[in-house]
Amino acid sequence: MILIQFTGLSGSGKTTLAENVRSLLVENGYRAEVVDGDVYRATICKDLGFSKEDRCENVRRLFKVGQNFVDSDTIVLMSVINPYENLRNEIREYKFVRTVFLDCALDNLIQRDPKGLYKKALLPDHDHNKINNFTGISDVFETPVNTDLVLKTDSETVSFSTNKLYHFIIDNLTQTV
Ligand SMILES: Nc1ncnc2c1ncn2[C@@H]1O[C@H](COP(=O)(O)OS(=O)(=O)O)[C@@H](OP(=O)(O)O)[C@H]1O
Ligand SMILES: Nc1ncnc2c1ncn2[C@@H]1O[C@H](COP(=O)(O)OP(=O)(O)O)[C@@H](O)[C@H]1O
Repeated sequence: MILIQFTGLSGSGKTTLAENVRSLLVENGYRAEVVDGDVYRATICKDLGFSKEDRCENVRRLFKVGQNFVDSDTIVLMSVINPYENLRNEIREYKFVRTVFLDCALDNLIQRDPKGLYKKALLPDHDHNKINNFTGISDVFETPVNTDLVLKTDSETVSFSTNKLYHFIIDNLTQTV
């Protein structure tokens, strides 16, 4: 089995690609689950914020959830920003893990802004709607060094990236059992 740990800024395409690839996998007879940061932050990670410590704890908890799915022969797409290289490296030591970087230029993300979060992160300091510690704007995103696949989501179409990731997973399945 395989667990894909995504790493990528908000709006880089994690949810879109995870859901598309999960559907494709299921259509083709595989068991697959998305473990999405946005979703689990409302439940088992509700107590966590966006400090370095909390982000690491968040990713660790989601990895545990993912490991349980892997143990029951399910392909996992772990859809989180996952901003720290050390933690990504710690997770990628597991044989069943592959690291996929969704690489999208910040200019593009600010234009794309599907949830309006960059607009809020870029507000002046005194504005009470401002989001502080926003990854890529006012908080760190360590550019991934050790990756297994990079998807350039600012120049590829959604269907191109989806197919590339789907085939990457199928090609890697036998090496991760
Ligand atoms: N300060 C700050 N920085 C980054 N993101 C923020 C922040 N505040 C809220 N959000 C929302 O939280 C989503 C990211 O959660 P993750 O669990 O993926 O983050 S992390 O891996 O623990 O860093 C992220 O979801 P995505 O847009 O899907 O990436 C945002 O919707
Ligand atoms: N190659 C691509 N892969 C994924 N998303 C893309 C791509 N090109 C454009 N997009 C768009 O970028 C946005 C990504 O949003 P989303 O999946 O919510 O990102 P994230 O989960 O990383 O915050 C969507 O509106 C999607 O249609």
